[in-house]
Amino acid sequence: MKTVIIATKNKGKAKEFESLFHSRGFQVQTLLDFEDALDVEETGTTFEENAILKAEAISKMLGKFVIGDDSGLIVDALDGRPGVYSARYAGEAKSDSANTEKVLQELKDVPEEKRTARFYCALALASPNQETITVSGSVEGRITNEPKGTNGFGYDPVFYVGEKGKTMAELKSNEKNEISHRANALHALEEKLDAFLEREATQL
Ligand SMILES: O=P(O)(O)OP(=O)(O)OP(=O)(O)OC[C@H]1O[C@@H](n2cnc3c(O)ncnc32)[C@H](O)[C@@H]1O
Ligand SMILES: [Mg+2]
Repeated sequence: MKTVIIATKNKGKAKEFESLFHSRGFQVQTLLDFEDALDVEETGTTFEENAILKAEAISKMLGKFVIGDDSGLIVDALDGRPGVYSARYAGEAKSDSANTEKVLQELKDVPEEKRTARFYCALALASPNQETITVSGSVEGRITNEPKGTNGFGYDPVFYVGEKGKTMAELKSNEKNEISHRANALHALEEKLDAFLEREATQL
């Protein structure tokens, strides 16, 4: 089976990429499989910049083509926060529950119709042999008043998906993988992936 490397240390993302790529005939490796993988500093001001930083650093380190994912939650009533700071919104400990609590706290006086939000995912595909490609995907929703559901990760328990009538964390993993920002970004990447892999093959 063909292998694709994802420059992430996030277990939730890793699981989603495994299932998203498996159905496309790829096996997935992440930084959880490489003990001495470096920690890439996410100094960019956009999701795209950070996805490129992760993909290019790990691609350089391993000498192979690598996908980086930078993603997060954009809340309209919070002027787009937590945005690129989603992972460490409540501090460097990167706690999913502390992050969600902070968002709920900041929105406590905001009425339902103004609690609109979206998940955004930028993917970068980098290789030592060619130019980096970026794509993105998003999914619209609304922030609930309290966490609901135990599937998924991150802000999933407070992200209500109108078309499903459930939070992301109440959806089964295959249901999330049909509609998520990550799935949408991967669809966009798919259109460019074959050509990218062909260029790889001719240059190796
Ligand atoms: O950088 P890597 O190693 O990939 O792992 P990370 O967790 O630090 O990932 P990001 O820098 O991209 O930060 C994204 C944060 O946004 C949130 N997030 C991203 N995708 C999500 C999803 O599908 N569901 C819920 N929360 C998500 C979650 O809190 C993540 O920690
Ligand atoms: Mg990160």
